[in-house]
Amino acid sequence: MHPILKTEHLSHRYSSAWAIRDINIEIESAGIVGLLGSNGAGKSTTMNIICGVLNQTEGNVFINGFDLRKQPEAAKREIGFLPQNPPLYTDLTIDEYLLYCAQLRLIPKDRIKSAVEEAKERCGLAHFSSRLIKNLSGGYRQRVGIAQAIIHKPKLVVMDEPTNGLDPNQLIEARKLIREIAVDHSVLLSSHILSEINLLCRDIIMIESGRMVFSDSMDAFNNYVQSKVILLRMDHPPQKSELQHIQGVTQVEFLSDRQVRVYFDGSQEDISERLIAASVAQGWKLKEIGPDKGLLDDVFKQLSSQSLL
Ligand SMILES: Nc1ncnc2c1ncn2[C@@H]1O[C@H](COP(=O)(O)OP(=O)(O)OP(=O)(O)O)[C@@H](O)[C@H]1O
Repeated sequence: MHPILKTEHLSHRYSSAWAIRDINIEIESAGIVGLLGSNGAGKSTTMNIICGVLNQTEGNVFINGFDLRKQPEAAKREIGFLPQNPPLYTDLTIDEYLLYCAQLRLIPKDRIKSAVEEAKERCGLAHFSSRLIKNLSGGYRQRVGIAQAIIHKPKLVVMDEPTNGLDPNQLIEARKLIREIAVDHSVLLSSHILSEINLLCRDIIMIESGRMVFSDSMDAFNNYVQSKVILLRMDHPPQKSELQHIQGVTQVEFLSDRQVRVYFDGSQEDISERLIAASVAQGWKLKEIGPDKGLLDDVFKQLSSQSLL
């Protein structure tokens, strides 16, 4: 059995600067894999290459065992793509548009009608068949984008920031639909919002400045992030240097007069005990102590400086 997606040492240079460097991804089963990165980290570049929209400078992409460069037709049959700006023809009705997409996807003539019906059904569009796309809300346009990505039943569905710009109700609906799609497809989904990836994904790949800095399960990511940062609130905080001298503390950051973020090595239990003991002994008047998942930027900084791969 081949992995559904495998990238080997994928690198891309637009002009002189490298946008991504040595990206190695392997997806073996259905479910949602999140690609997390700040703006400009290289998410779209990676996804465009995987979907055959952009030719990589170096490295290989295999889709279900097919080399995307050497066997593009076979490889692309197994890919569905929802780009950041879905290519919707807004003067067409949903039916006309999906029919066109089915033809582009080379679905045999006698199966086109059922493919369009099934895609509409799965995406909750069955009642809007003859509605012009330009008259749909943002949430429904997104559904049409997803319908075109699954119409040919690809093994891999790639979605570039699919929940970006949706209102809260549309967000809930879009997440539900993506979860349903992921029951029998592998979904690779990008976002610059950690909580979004956390909510939706089984696995997470994090890229920063074009390099992979983390790749593991969402649980492993949460454990890692949670266990390395602790937040303290005190009425009489000590000097920074005093905290820095506590065994296991690697970095201290004052967020305000009374709130301190402490980075540490070792177990959270041990460091908590030491901090509480020091607070009692030194009279810091500790009001709050607990894990701090940190802002996304902090997580990026933390992971970028010590890649876990
Ligand atoms: N067509 C292009 N020509 C030159 N540089 C580009 C081009 N497209 C992207 N870049 C650069 O490559 C890097 C990666 O961009 P990319 O769009 O892949 O990042 P991203 O993580 O998807 O960001 P965003 O969320 O903002 O879309 C950035 O530094 C960007 O400026």
